[in-house]
Amino acid sequence: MDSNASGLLSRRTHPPPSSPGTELEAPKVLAYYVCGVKDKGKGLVATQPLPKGAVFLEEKPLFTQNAGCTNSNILSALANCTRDEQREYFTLCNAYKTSGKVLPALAIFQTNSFPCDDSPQTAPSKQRRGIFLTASRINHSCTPNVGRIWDVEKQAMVFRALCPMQAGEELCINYVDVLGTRQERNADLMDRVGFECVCEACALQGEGLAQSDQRRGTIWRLYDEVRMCLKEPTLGMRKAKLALRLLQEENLALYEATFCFDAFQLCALVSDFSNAKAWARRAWEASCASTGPDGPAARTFKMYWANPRAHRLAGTMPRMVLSGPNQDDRT
Ligand SMILES: C[S@@+](CC[C@H](N)C(=O)[O-])C[C@H]1O[C@@H](n2cnc3c(N)ncnc32)[C@H](O)[C@@H]1O
Repeated sequence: MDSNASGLLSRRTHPPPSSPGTELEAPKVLAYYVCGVKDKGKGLVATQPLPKGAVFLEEKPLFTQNAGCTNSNILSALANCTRDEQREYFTLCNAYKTSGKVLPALAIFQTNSFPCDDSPQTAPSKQRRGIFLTASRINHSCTPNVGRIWDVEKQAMVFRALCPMQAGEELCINYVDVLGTRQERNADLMDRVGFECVCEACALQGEGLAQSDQRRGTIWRLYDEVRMCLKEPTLGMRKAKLALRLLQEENLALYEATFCFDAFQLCALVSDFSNAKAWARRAWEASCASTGPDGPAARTFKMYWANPRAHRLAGTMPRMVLSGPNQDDRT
């Protein structure tokens, strides 16, 4: 999908990197350990420094079920597991424990399962979700430092460092979208997963919190605005660059590839193919860290990096020179 009928720029969500040509390998020793984390129960913590894009965990599901499954479906799936696996399953977090509204086996499934459907087209209630005994311990952060993708070929969930990490740092994904204000993010978390976040971004107070909320609110607005700028590519480029600067200030690597791809499309539109190539490369680099070099987003960006003229909007607006990515606005 390169464009839609309304002529808006197409989007690729959740892309993200390493430098081109860098071979990333899974660390030779276990790169994480599971331990108690303040105010969050258990969590995963890095045992060693991890470079941006490093795979630190690849895990196959204990079992999978449809999103709309029942408690008895879960009990049947558990019947095929070993005693140890069953025991471990029942030690996983249950976000519905106090309300008691959901039976325990199903409540644990709902608290801990990840989507792992082979096709993005599957209807939501039929989508496969899987239980991953280790990955279920990964906590949420509104400034996630981990990207994840379901690898269809390996039938495993793959987790990568979104940014360089130090030994001792907690490894966190995002359970919900993290571009709203703290209040909006927490309303979403409470609604969907039943807890209030204690991450660093949510712990901010006063001016720091106001600035973070403002930046995330602006990025959210720019996300929609950039794609409306088909007829004003210069303005679109300014907005995409502003979004990238704000993402960097918020330490949010997760959305970098999306805005780089927008910038690519704007350049391709006006036949600025030199800058288009530079943006496609940046989008590719950014997508490698969250979804990996073999993910669909990275493959698409790499193809446009090699041939920006292949984009269906290429050259459809009067020729002009926009601008390329800056070295200093990487997240
Ligand atoms: C999938 S589990 C993650 C692992 C869990 N901490 C454990 O001990 O097994 C999700 C639960 O972890 C806790 N949690 C995860 N991220 C959190 C955060 N940022 N702030 C507060 N609690 C969090 C919540 O209790 C949530 O229901």
